[in-house]
Amino acid sequence: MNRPHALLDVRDLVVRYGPVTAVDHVSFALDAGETLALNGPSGCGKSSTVAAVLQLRRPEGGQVLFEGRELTTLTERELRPLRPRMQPVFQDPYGSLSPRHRIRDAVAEPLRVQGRWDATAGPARVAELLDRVGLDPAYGDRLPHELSGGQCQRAGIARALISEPRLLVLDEPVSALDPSVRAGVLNLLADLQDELGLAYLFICHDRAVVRHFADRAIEMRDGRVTEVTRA
Ligand SMILES: Nc1ncnc2c1ncn2[C@@H]1O[C@H](COP(=O)(O)OP(=O)(O)OP(=O)(O)O)[C@@H](O)[C@H]1O
Repeated sequence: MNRPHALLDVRDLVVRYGPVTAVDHVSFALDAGETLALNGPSGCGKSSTVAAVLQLRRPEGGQVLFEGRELTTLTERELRPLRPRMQPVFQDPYGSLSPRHRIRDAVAEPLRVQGRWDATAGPARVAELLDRVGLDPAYGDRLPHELSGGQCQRAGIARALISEPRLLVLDEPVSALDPSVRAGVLNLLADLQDELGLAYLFICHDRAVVRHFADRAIEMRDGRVTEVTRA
């Protein structure tokens, strides 16, 4: 299963919370431009897996190779320049944007935090990204609660893209949205993947969405991979 040239190569990942083994020797790999779905019942270890991939939680065992570098042995300082290249998009579109920040500031924030904000070129880049995700750049003036759930999720995607990632970790990105707007957001993600060669690690419960959207799917149960399917 090891793929030395994969964008992401997860080997024998183990995550424990005290006596609970949430992720039990999980391995998978993901190439640029590819979508891997992660599904399985609540509590099977999906969130713990992606938290360990993103190094938001250091795993108790295994390796996470991203762009050929083993992340689990890097210090926080060594990880810092790599973090922009793997970005999360969360389930709750409102929860991932600060309620008091205007959309244009929320989209710009990752670059500010990374010390890469360019006050001359930055505003035009934010407007371009808002336009690219299907939002009128005038929406940049609004606060999150002035947008619909689907619009907010599009802003969240723009915020993830501003760091120029190679990998997006999508945690149920459409399940909190009205069914009528889900397809639009999924189509946007598919177009962005074609255009930018992004890889997606995609937590999803909806089998129809997995079949339509993912190249491969892994099914987890009790912290283990029980099935790998090619969609
Ligand atoms: N912070 C924590 N402390 C203790 N146990 C935890 C913690 N987070 C998760 N767990 C446990 O680890 C296991 C895996 O949880 P995890 O959230 O990764 O599963 P999941 O598949 O993402 O579930 P869901 O679909 O409900 O989000 C569960 O048994 C859960 O109770």
